[in-house]
Amino acid sequence: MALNMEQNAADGWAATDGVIARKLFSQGYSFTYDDLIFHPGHISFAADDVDLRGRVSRRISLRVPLVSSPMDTVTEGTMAAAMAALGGIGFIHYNNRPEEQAAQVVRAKRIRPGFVVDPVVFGPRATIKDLDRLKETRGFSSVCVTEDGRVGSKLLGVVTSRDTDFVPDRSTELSDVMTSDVITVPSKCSREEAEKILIQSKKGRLPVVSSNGELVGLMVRADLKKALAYPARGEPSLGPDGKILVGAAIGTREDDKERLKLLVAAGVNVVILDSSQGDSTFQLNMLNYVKKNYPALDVIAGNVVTVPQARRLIEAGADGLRVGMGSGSICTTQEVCAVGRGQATAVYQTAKFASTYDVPVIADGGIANSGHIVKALALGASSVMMGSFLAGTEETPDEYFMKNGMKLKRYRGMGSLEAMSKGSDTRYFGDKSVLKIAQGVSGAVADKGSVMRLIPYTMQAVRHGFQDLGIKSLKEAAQRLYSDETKMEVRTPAAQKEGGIHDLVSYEKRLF
Ligand SMILES: NC(=O)C1=CN([C@@H]2O[C@H](COP(=O)(O)OP(=O)(O)OC[C@H]3O[C@@H](n4cnc5c(N)ncnc54)[C@H](O)[C@@H]3O)[C@@H](O)[C@H]2O)C=CC1
Ligand SMILES: O=c1[nH]c(=O)c2[nH+]cn([C@@H]3O[C@H](COP(=O)(O)O)[C@@H](O)[C@H]3O)c2[nH]1
Ligand SMILES: [K+]
Repeated sequence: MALNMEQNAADGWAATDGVIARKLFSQGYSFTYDDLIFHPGHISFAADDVDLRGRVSRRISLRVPLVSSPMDTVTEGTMAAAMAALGGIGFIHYNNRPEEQAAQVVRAKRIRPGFVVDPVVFGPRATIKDLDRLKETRGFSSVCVTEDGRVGSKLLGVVTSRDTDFVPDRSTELSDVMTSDVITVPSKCSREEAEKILIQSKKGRLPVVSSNGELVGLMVRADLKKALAYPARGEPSLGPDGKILVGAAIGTREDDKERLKLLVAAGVNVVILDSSQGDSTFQLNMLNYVKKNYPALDVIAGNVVTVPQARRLIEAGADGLRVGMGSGSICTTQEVCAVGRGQATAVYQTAKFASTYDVPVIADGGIANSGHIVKALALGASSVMMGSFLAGTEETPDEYFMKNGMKLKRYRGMGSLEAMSKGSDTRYFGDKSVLKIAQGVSGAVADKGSVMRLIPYTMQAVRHGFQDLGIKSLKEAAQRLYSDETKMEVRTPAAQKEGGIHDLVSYEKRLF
């Protein structure tokens, strides 16, 4: 009896210590990640024991619940392959012709971690001058030489700067200077075996050849040195065909049906209907079409931020929802159109509703640090989509450029004028919409190195966050959230300041 009274008293204390999500998110405020802070839970396990397995859609789960956004400065084949190699997934953008997008899906599926699948190749009649030009534009001057100057044709030799450094006549043809006696590996050779041979060979490049001697890939010593310094990757995301999972975005126009056909033929595993406002008859019709014609394909609809929007799309058969409107780092939608929602509120409300249908929610946009990922997942998201967080990594399309002494890459909104003018030229033939209104900006972000380093470290930080919360998995996060066990609070501006770095004259901020 005394024990019960003590327990009740303790519960009384606890009830007034912090707020539960149900209460917090029903007060008419639009909260975002930085507004909130979670109360720590009880730790009874190691950070490494946290299982962050999530989902992007009904039938597609991910060991690492991170997703790269279908933006033309973020996800093409290379990023999609890297995200899947890390246990996540990438969605290839559709600001291109349907054949180009399908080719990126094929390319992503061909990429083998550790190998270059589409190395620069020259023909035997190319000259040293061509190599000099390559050095200027791409920074390297060692290439494979094949019979017709393409991958897939017979390998004749390899040229490196050592073969060309002291040749005064730069019009000399490569066939006169190349090394023909080349150490190669067969295409069925495993990554580990090839790495061993590359190390033993002491060469810079190890060509991979078919049984007929055709060049099919390449392993590069410099890449291997870098890769050996990356953290362990864990299991990749694989589809039923044993190949990596690749997603793609499509629109809701008539032409997108043809695009989808090509994507499916290319082996795409899941598609996103890409729109800033997914609650439209256009999207309902497209959902209907995809479900009817490709029942085995998961379709993610969106974007949505409210329960009524989510309800309509789920009832029309959406296998997943993409959530976020105006929260993206390059988004001006809230400013231009006066619609949207704070991302924490949007994720909580939509995910709670969608969970009653077992439909996963992807929290899309506004992720600037690992804490934001923890918050998105603890508020019910099954995975997290990122643009700017991944922009500036080696795996995005485009080359780096230097500005004011900084190494940068381009990053732009898909609703920016720049992206739209490219898109309407290539995405929809003859779409000459009269007055284009931008809902995004174009800019640049700093070099972030490889996602092969960025993601494993970020995920480790997320695991530490879950450990502090005392939560061991996403499933448990949802249980705690919906049973009013997860406690949080709104941070005042001063509390936010206190939670950041303050009162230092100088500092260096590094996550890893
Ligand atoms: N998540 C976000 O907050 C935002 C994202 N974006 C991104 O920018 C890009 C462009 O977004 P939106 O402009 O929303 O693209 P959208 O393709 O959904 O819409 C463009 C225009 O086409 C219309 N439309 C769509 N399907 C149609 C059809 N079948 N028939 C006739 N008209 C149709 C729409 O109503 C809209 O006026 C997307 O990649 C999107 O993800 C843009 C703004 C906000
Ligand atoms: O208002 C917008 N105008 C745009 O031009 C635009 N382009 C992308 N997106 C959305 O932003 C997400 C990426 O956001 P982050 O850079 O914050 O990760 C993406 O995943 C999209 O949801 C846009 N939103
Ligand atoms: K924004």
